[in-house]
Amino acid sequence: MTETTQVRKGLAGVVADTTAISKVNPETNSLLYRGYPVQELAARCSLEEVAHLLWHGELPTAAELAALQELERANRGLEEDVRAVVDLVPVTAHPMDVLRTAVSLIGAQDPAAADPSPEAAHARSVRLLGRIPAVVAYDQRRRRGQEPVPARDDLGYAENFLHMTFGEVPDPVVVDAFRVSLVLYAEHSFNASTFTARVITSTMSDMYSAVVGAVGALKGPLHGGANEAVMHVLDEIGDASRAEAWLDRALAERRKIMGFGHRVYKHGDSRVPTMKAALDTLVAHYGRPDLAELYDRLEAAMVARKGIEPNLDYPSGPAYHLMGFDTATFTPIFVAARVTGWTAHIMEQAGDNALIRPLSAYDGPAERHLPDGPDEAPAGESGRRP
Ligand SMILES: CC(=O)SCCNC(=O)CCNC(=O)[C@H](O)C(C)(C)COP(=O)(O)OP(=O)(O)OC[C@H]1O[C@@H](n2cnc3c(N)ncnc32)[C@H](O)[C@@H]1OP(=O)(O)O
Ligand SMILES: O=C([O-])CC(=O)C(=O)O
Repeated sequence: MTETTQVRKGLAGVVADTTAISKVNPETNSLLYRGYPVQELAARCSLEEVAHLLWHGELPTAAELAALQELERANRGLEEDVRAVVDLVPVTAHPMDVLRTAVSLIGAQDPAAADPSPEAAHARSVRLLGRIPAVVAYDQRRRRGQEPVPARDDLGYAENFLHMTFGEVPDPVVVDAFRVSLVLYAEHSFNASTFTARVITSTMSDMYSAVVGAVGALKGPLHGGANEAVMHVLDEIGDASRAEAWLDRALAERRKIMGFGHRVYKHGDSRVPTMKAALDTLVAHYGRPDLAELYDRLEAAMVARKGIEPNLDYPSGPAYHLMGFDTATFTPIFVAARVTGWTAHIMEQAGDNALIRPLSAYDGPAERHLPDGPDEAPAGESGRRP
């Protein structure tokens, strides 16, 4: 008999551990990073400040922020051999594959990769935070046949990321919308990629291995890959007038509509209003009411048909599109923000570790045995013994 009574498919509703890093509350539709509402952080803080908050539990003092900025800026360069490895990855591969490969090399090159001290773990977190945008920007530019743009250490994280990608710092409205998206993407409790990082950490593996695994988990369209998938959907629909008909057909084909639904939030994602406001400023800045109309009509139709609300990836996808990023770069941008949350969880898991190893309910064949002797049951035509 199948032992299914205890099974929680997809670990839905299972509380796997405690965390002091963030609290997702679907009842109040709120998200707190170390106690602070994410909307307040998105209104006022840089990603560097949020990184410090996630890693250390408190917002930085002016001196602590200056120290973090100095360290992060010192880590923005991309070594020749990391560039060479990125260049080896064919442009037919997804940018998330490039990033996964680059993070692996960045880890292998760190002589302190296995140092268990909290100071070394913090240094690794900053090393990743500084280098990831450099990889993402370098990769997008090489795909466009453009020369790399060196980092500027007089710019904050969000501005420098945009500068390295586009060769200029865009209008402050654009920089601010990008900053807001990074803060909103930074952390979200035990989502699939963070949980992946914690599982890897729980075996006492190293931080880089955990981040490589998390990048792989984030890539999938049911998770971070959805921001890219949203843009493909909007491109496929093309015009607001086709939104309802497109949705009816997609639902009839039982397609998952990217950017809608959430495992934890069932009445809307707490981050969406803030990101939608940022998208609205971009729509006004770039003069693209057509995109806003398509966005609104698809959302209204989805809510009317299925009662399913958008998640953060729905406004983020078109926001990154308007900023000028290639669609395949959207999920790597998510990595550049979420690496702060991942590394906070990796440090929390390592600091109070228990191997993560759930049980399974077996539903394969009942116990059976090989025949007694080699001659007793000759192999059939297939070569398989009965
Ligand atoms: C940053 C992030 O990672 S946010 C998530 C990003 N992912 C996406 O946007 C992908 C699209 N969304 C989905 O696939 C899902 O909503 C998930 C994976 C995010 C959450 O899934 P679950 O918690 O497993 O929800 P579940 O599958 O139980 O959904 C309940 C019902 O709503 C349906 N549903 C949920 N989301 C969607 C969707 N986006 N499109 C169509 N139907 C949906 C399911 O098919 C299911 O219907 P059923 O009861 O008839 O089978
Ligand atoms: O929490 C989740 O399952 C997915 C999500 O929204 C995130 O990781 O930001």
